[in-house]
Amino acid sequence: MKRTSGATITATASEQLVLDRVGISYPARDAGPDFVAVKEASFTVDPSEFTCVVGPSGCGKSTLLMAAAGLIPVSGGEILVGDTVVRAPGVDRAVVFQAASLLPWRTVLGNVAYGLEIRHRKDARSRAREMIELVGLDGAATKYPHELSGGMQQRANLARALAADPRLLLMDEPFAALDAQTRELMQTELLRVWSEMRKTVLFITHQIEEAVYLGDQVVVLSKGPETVVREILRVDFARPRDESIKRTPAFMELVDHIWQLIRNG
Ligand SMILES: Nc1ncnc2c1ncn2[C@@H]1O[C@H](COP(=O)(O)OP(=O)(O)OP(=O)(O)O)[C@@H](O)[C@H]1O
Repeated sequence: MKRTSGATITATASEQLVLDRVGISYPARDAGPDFVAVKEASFTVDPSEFTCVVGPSGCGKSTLLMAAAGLIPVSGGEILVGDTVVRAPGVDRAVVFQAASLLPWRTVLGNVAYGLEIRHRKDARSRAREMIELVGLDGAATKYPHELSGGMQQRANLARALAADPRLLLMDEPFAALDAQTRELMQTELLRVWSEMRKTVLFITHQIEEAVYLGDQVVVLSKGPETVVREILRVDFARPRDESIKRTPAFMELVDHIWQLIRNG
């Protein structure tokens, strides 16, 4: 892949993510029945596509993402990355959480290179430098996490996730802790980075505007427990997108439609 700066970033092909009649229950703590968080969810994220999942608070958005990451098991149906059934975490999937989970004793460069270093990758540092440049953190490679703003920490987190060259990027409310202005900036930055790397993305958010701005597709979940998929909407706004689309009637109509779906359970 060619960068605007002229450098070349190697990126493996992204993969399709399929959730096929996925149910997820949490075991009861006492003798009672298991808690059915997700009753049945089916949708497909095509390779290199960006899918956002929205729904009422507590409906199981993070639960679905954790299952796709292989961090919790499904109790029904299956999740596939390409042809492979997800049963455990794997290097083919990278997760970015709301809280930037950087190692405080390592610099940005050290954090981004970490996952590659423990796998004895000789190119760990050079690959990390490429990713740091990609996310616009070039000037901060030698800084420690406590010296970074919230937005910079999430850039570093994204660089770290991309450094592993995953086939799938799973993002759980990555901008929720940021102020409104930084959040908008980071949305546009994420689109720029994604347009360069073209990874398959599953992005969880409770902000409908964010979902419509970022996604090729928005999956709307019903109220939990026993959550199901209420509707899957295609978002066909041309790319590259910029924030001005948020003020168009078509954008606002779609946001309003999703809002009604969520409000009506
Ligand atoms: N480890 C757990 N054990 C038992 N129940 C859980 C566990 N984790 C989540 N739940 C329950 O599963 C349901 C879905 O939770 P989840 O965090 O996936 O929802 P969410 O849509 O991401 O919520 P929010 O929008 O508030 O972040 C909730 O009712 C929650 O209480």
